Amino acid sequence: MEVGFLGLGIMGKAMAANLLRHGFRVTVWNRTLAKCQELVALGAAVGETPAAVVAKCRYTIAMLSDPSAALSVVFDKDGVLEQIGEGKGYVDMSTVDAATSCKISEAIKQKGGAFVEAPVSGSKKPAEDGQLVILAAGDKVLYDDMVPAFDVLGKKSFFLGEIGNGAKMKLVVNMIMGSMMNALSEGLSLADNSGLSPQTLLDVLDLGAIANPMFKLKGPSMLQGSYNPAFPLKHQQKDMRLALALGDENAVSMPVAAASNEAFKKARSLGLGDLDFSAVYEVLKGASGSGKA
Ligand SMILES: NC(=O)C1=CN([C@@H]2O[C@H](COP(=O)(O)OP(=O)(O)OC[C@H]3O[C@@H](n4cnc5c(N)ncnc54)[C@H](OP(=O)(O)O)[C@@H]3O)[C@@H](O)[C@H]2O)C=CC1
Ligand SMILES: O=CCCC(=O)O
Repeated sequence: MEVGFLGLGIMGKAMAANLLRHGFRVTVWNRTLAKCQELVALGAAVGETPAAVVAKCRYTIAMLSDPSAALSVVFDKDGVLEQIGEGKGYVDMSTVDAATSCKISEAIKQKGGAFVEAPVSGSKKPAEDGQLVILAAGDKVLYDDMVPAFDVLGKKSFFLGEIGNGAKMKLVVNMIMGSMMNALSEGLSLADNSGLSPQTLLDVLDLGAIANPMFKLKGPSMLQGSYNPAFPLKHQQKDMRLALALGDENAVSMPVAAASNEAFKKARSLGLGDLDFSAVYEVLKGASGSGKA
């Protein structure tokens, strides 16, 4: 199967490499074109523009940073829309809001093409290992055509119906994840500042009802102050912001998510946006007193 792949950041690079490893023919494009070379070394071809990739490939996948990037790659000059049409499919796996997805879907359908949104749960390592969870919605025929690729990229795919449902599900999941990361950070800080060992707290958490892979993976590196980015904090804050907007639209009160968003915003303002999202711990550590009053 031949696919185009637009966006070779942390996730896109791992996903495109995985497709190549499994025998897919892949034509890649990235805004910073030099980043394509690593994939060329693995057997990829390069398209000079998103339009060139879509012209060449029946199916094109995108994995881009945010709504503005997702829209730019479709609607701007040399974008996807210039070459999409009858018989071609576009699959956007970026995390965006439902309105962005709907706008892209409408434009592609108007040109005769098919569109699926398919954001993913799972980070850099699951992307490398083909263990993502795919949250797809939109054109069911295109979804079915993409199953061989989804089977390589993920351990499970959900088809959630109409466009927007994939985006919304992804935002709900990441809203929960961001709030959990804040709770863990506050807990580590509270343990530390009240004379307990944060490492012992991690050991206790891991044996009880709230044990989870995220605490287990991120906890030890947080205690070392090591935030090599798997999921950049700026993207987590974007997801909190979009999830809160979804809450606004639906009159859902989300005070926990709102407080967590403030912590991620603060972290961004301190220049931590390109670090892993667990770097929010630095903000919550900083917020605690240096001792008892
Ligand atoms: N990292 C993770 O753990 C996960 C991330 N996600 C989501 O996947 C998406 C990608 O994440 P990730 O790979 O981590 O992000 P990165 O920041 O590593 O990569 C972002 C990609 O988007 C491209 N890009 C940014 N702005 C534009 C633009 N205006 N026009 C064209 N291309 C642009 C970048 O190009 P360039 O190289 O030129 O900067 C790069 O290829 C995001 O939506 C994120 O929320 C989902 C699940 C997990
Ligand atoms: O959007 C990023 C999600 C990261 C994860 O699921 O571990």
